[in-house]
Amino acid sequence: MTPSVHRGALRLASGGAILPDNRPRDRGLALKVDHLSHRYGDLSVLDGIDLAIEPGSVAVLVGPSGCGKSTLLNIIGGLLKPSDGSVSYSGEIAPDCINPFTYVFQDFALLPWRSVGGNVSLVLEDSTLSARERSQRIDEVLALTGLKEFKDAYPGQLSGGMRQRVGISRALSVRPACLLMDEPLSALDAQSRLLLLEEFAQIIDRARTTTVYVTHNLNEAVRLGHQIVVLSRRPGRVKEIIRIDRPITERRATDADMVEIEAHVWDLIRNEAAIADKELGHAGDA
Ligand SMILES: Nc1ncnc2c1ncn2[C@@H]1O[C@H](COP(=O)(O)OP(=O)(O)OP(=O)(O)O)[C@@H](O)[C@H]1O
Repeated sequence: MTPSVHRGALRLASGGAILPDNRPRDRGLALKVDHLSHRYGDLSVLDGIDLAIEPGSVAVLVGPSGCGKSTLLNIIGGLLKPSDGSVSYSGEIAPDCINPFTYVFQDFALLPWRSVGGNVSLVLEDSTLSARERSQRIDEVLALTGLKEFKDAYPGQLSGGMRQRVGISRALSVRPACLLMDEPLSALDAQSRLLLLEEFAQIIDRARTTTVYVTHNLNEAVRLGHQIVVLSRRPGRVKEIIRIDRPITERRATDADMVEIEAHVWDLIRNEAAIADKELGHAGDA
C-alpha cells in the first residue's frame, strides 16, 4: 500500500465563520485514518490503525507509554509521513482560517517579553489580516478563553493554567480546522489541571473545532472525548473505541456513567501499561 497523507479533499467554505457567537455548529474537518502503520527504522510503533473522526468532534488518544500516540498525532497533523496507510481529510476550511492544523503543546511556549495580547498576535502577524482585524480576533479569542481582562498582562504575571489558556487562545486565533493537543494540561499542578480541564471543556465545546487530544489522564479522556481511542502497547493497535454521546458541557467527572467508562478504559490498558513501563525501563537501562 502506498503511504500517503491526502489533502485533496479540502475545499474552502463560502461563508466566513466567526468564533464564538455566530460560529457554525461543526467547524472543522472530517478525518479518516486507514490501515495506518509507522516504523522508526526497525522499531514498529503503530500497526494497522483505522479511525474516523467527525467534524467538530473530539477524539482522545490514550494508551500505555510509548504506544505511538504522539506519532499518530504528528502523522494526522502532517508533520510525519506514515510508513503505510493513509490519513485523508474532507470538509471545508473556512476562508478565515490561517493555519488548518494547529498544535497546543504542554509547554506553553509563550514569549515572556510579550503581553497576553502580543503572544496571541504573534501567529497572526504574518497573515493578510489588517491591524484592525487582528485586534478583533485577539479580543474575540481572549473573550472565549476568559482572558479579556489580562490582555496587557505578561506571562510571568499569570498562573500556569492561565498561561495555557493563552496557548489555546493563540491556537484558536488562527481559526484552525483541526486542533492537535499533545498533553496540554500535563505541565500543571493537580489543582490547576482540574480547574483548567473544566474550562477546556467549555472552550472546546464553544470552538467546535475537530480536535485530536493525546493524554495519559483518563479523567481528561472521559471529560472531553466524543470518542476515546484506546491503543495497545507498542506497536500501537486500536484496542477499543469508546463513544460518549453526552454533550461535553453536560458531563461531570463524578457522574456514575463517566466513572464507569473511566474504569473500563483503565481495565483495557492497566496490564499493558505495566508491561510497557517495564519495557521502557529496560530500554532506559540499556
Ligand atoms: N523520531 C523518532 N525516532 C525514533 N524513535 C522514536 C521517534 N519518536 C518516537 N520514537 C519512539 O517511538 C515510540 C512511540 O513514541 P511516541 O512518542 O509516539 O509514543 P507515545 O505513546 O506518545 O509516548 P508517551 O505516552 O510516553 O508520550 C517510543 O518508543 C519512542 O521512543
